[in-house]
Amino acid sequence: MQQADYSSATVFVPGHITGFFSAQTAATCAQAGSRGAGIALTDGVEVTVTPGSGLQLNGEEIEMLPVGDVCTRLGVDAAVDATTSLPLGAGFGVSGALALGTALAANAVFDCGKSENELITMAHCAEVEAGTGLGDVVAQARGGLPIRIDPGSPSHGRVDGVAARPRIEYISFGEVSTETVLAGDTDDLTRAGESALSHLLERPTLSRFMTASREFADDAGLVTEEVATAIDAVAKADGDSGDDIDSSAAMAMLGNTVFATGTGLSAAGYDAQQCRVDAGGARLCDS
Ligand SMILES: Nc1ncnc2c1ncn2[C@@H]1O[C@H](COP(=O)(O)OP(=O)(O)OP(=O)(O)O)[C@@H](O)[C@H]1O
Ligand SMILES: CC(C)(CO)[C@@H](O)C(=O)[O-]
Repeated sequence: MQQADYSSATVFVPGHITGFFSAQTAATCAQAGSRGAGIALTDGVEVTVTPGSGLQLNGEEIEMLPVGDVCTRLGVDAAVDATTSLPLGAGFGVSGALALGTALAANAVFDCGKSENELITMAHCAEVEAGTGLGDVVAQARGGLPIRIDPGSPSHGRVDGVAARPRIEYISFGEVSTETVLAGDTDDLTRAGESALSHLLERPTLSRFMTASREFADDAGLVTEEVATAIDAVAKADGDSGDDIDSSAAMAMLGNTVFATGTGLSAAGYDAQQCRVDAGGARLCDS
């Protein structure tokens, strides 16, 4: 086991909403993952690592396979203490954030000497193998509105981005288990994800991203009643408003959650959270 070098380190990891994705298998976890696109959020997870053991999220002890896996890969005994305003299991990539934050912070505390790409790969592999995510870690490491053109960790995946920085609103009606969806039949979902990606790559704009995300959720059969109602309400409020701010909404994968650009959800009468795009990606905080 590595000896501790610093007494603690803290990392900020943006939340990540996936608009659409297709599952991609491969011979190694570093090559596997998903193709798709999403948004990194200024609302994220702050992960603090000290020597010790256990994982706490907002003061409560929780179990999360990828976090333990990252510590094993690094050969460290770490206590992980994380805080977030984002809900767990609702499509904000909280599990990816915990895995990536743990990798970056533990590397500093235990002086593991790994590069950023090596640490991203460890967190990515831990997520893929646990079935809790396929593309969140790579997207959270980059920031912005990442388009994951090819799957996998940084040395394999090819990532571009939508050049936009909209204001974002979101509201969650509950959880969807990523593990359950990914363990089921993903053929329809993957077909829909491939079609959404081609559509976006033809013209990689914010409005195309939102349209492709809505079409994906419909085609993949993932839309819940609450999500459908909120998306329709945003479209109606946008049509009624007559202002220049273009708002539209889509479903966050994989959660019973809606996100909107501009003031889409609040204009439709929802008590939504507001944030912006996090352009910088996961980073160590000053000590
Ligand atoms: N109280 C809890 N509520 C929900 N999940 C929990 C809880 N405690 C531990 N978990 C674990 O957290 C993980 C949540 O993973 P999941 O991938 O669904 O969430 P997420 O990363 O926040 O969202 P997403 O991947 O959809 O963006 C699961 O492995 C689950 O077993
Ligand atoms: C599978 C997924 C939608 C879970 O959040 C995400 O990891 C992605 O986009 O690959």
